[in-house]
Amino acid sequence: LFPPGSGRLVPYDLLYADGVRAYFARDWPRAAELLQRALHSYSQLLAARRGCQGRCRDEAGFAGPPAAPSWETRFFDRVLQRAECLGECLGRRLGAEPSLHRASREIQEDFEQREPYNYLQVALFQLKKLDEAVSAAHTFFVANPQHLQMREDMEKYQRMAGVKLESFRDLQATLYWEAYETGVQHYNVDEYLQAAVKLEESLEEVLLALEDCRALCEGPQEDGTEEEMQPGLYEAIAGNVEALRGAVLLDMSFFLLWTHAISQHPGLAEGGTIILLEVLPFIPSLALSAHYIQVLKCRQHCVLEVATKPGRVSATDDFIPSHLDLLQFAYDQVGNHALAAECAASYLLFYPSDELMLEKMKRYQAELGEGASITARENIQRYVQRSLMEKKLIYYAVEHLGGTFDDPDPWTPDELIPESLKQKHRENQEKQRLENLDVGEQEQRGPFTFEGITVAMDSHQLNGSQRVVFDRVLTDSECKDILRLAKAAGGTGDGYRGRQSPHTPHERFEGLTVLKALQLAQDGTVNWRDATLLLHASEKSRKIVESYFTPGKRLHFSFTHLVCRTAVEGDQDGRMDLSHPVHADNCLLDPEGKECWREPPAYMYRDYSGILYLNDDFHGGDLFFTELDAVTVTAQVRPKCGKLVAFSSGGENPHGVWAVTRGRRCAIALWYTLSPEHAEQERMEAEELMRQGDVEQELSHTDVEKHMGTDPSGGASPEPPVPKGRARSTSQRRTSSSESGQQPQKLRARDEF
Ligand SMILES: O=C(O)CCC(=O)C(=O)O
Ligand SMILES: [Fe+2]
Repeated sequence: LFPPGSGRLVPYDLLYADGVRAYFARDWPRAAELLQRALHSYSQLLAARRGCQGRCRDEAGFAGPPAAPSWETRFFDRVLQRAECLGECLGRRLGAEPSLHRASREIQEDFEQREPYNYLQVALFQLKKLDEAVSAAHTFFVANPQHLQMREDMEKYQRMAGVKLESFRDLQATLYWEAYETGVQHYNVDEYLQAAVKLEESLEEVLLALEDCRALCEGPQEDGTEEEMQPGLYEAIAGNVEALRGAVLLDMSFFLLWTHAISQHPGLAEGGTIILLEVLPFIPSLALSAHYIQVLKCRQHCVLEVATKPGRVSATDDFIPSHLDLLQFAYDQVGNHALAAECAASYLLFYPSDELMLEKMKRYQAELGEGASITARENIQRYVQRSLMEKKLIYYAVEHLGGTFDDPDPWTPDELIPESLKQKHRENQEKQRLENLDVGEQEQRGPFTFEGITVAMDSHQLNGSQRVVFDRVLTDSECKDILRLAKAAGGTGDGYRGRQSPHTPHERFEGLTVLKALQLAQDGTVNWRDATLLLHASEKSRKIVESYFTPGKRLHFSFTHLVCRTAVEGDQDGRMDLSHPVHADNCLLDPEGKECWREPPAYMYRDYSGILYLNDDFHGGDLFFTELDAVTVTAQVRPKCGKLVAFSSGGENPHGVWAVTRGRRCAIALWYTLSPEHAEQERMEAEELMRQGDVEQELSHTDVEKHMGTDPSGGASPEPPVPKGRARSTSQRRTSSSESGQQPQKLRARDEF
């Protein structure tokens, strides 16, 4: 369908799917080529969207308030014109139906997270293109600094002879981050001229990046299955052009157009909102408007996305206003008061009652003379007005249609938030503040220093003793990999003491031990990398629990179990049972006597328990703690990818799991002991298998090492990174059944190609 040279851009998700397939078939040249083309196609698509958005905005802009009496018609015309313009422009630039370039949310996320670079680095390494492999690896690592496997790979690359320092390059480096950071550096050493140049550059790029991000919100919103994929805003409009020509006022499409028109044209804000308020309650189906609110939320969210440096977990506070703040000061220092005044005026659009800035404005006004008019920058004015209008609509929708909105901006004026939502807004802010405080205190306390990992709740907040919840122990991508392992192992894993449904007939229970995982990886049933990730993730958890509960004393593994509980299809209504009955982990709970007996068959030597959660897309399944009576619930924890709950295993921590009534809940259950004689033997065997696997890999790459030359330091021979899915000895042929677990299921089937 897309012959080379036809000028048509092959959809990136197709290329990616084929690239990943080639990867798992170990066809490295093909994998590398396809993955590179996928990345290229993706960036072309973004460029086309950005370009067309800009062009069509100019062509079909709302210039000046349309005059009465027929301004509605002129609005419609503009909106329709823009929809048509966009359809046509994208069609031309992409050389095909723009809708072909829709990818599922998961694939989009993969690209946003730079996942393709992870595959690419392995393929390039196998092709002995070492420098390119290092750049690809580095590019991935910048956005995923928590990724355990990649961290190891990076260290290996660093130790390898023949790797150039310049190869550690971010291929997707964001211009504005570089400019911003350089700007701030200059600023900090009082080099205001250079600071201003860099900060202007950054600001300009930030605004462009925002438009980029916003343009992508216009795309189809996909939730869950392909069938549910909804058309994008303009596609919805384009599809309705004819119908809309004779639009009825209370049509929801009208609402759609209307809200859009107002958001583009702040001058109509007030009138628009009034009509909206009248129209909304009469709309019979809110599907499209709900969709549009999604688009608006997505656009607002771009503020955070742009302000978050790749690989960082939190956004830089108040990114755009802070640019203006710094610029104002820098211009002031170099004596350019006209520009300083302009920046001050622009800053005041965000914080109109900022006293310091108001003072400065007075001074500038005096200096520049009363006649001089000081105005804010036009692009900043547009930005603020548009943002306020969008927020207004979102808040309105949240108030009337439900849902939530996490406002990304601290500068939103209070008047804009509906009375009924203000209370909640304040509570959230307070909660956020307390959370930050807590994390701060934890950090001060000392030993607990794991980059990026936060203590979400301590014993006090969990109403008990020796309990803690950590967040961000794993990244989304790591959870995905371990979930894939659980899925691939499926029936081949062990049950729970051999039984399929040990706790409740309403759920199927599957477990996988670390040793079994590595054995399956060895014979090619599961992905090698996923299996070793299970070991790494549990070791990371061990270190965290050790340093939190037993600093200075060694905690050993007692048992590690990757466990999934799947709700059985069918009648789940009114279930009264639990997914896991209330128990304590190292003693026999006696709720009547309110005691816990430390005697066999309890695992008496277990001292600490941990559960590392992998997903949250299921119903029910919260973990809860009770008092010794097994019925008084004292705390609950909602599982989520990367959340680690840890607690002492005794009678002070009885716990259970609520029924899982839909979907599949997977977690790594971990038990630790202080006594070395009870350290898990199986784990040591698993670790041995992992080491053997690495050696095997090294041997198969002696040629690569030759290519790289010997380590000048005369140290140990360089180790290559561990590719994903490298499980088998090369002589073993892959069977289709063994492959099924590694197929990227998230890839959209597109039979027509
Ligand atoms: O999966 C959970 O949240 C808890 C499981 C548990 O308590 C156990 O297996 O002992
Ligand atoms: Fe337990």
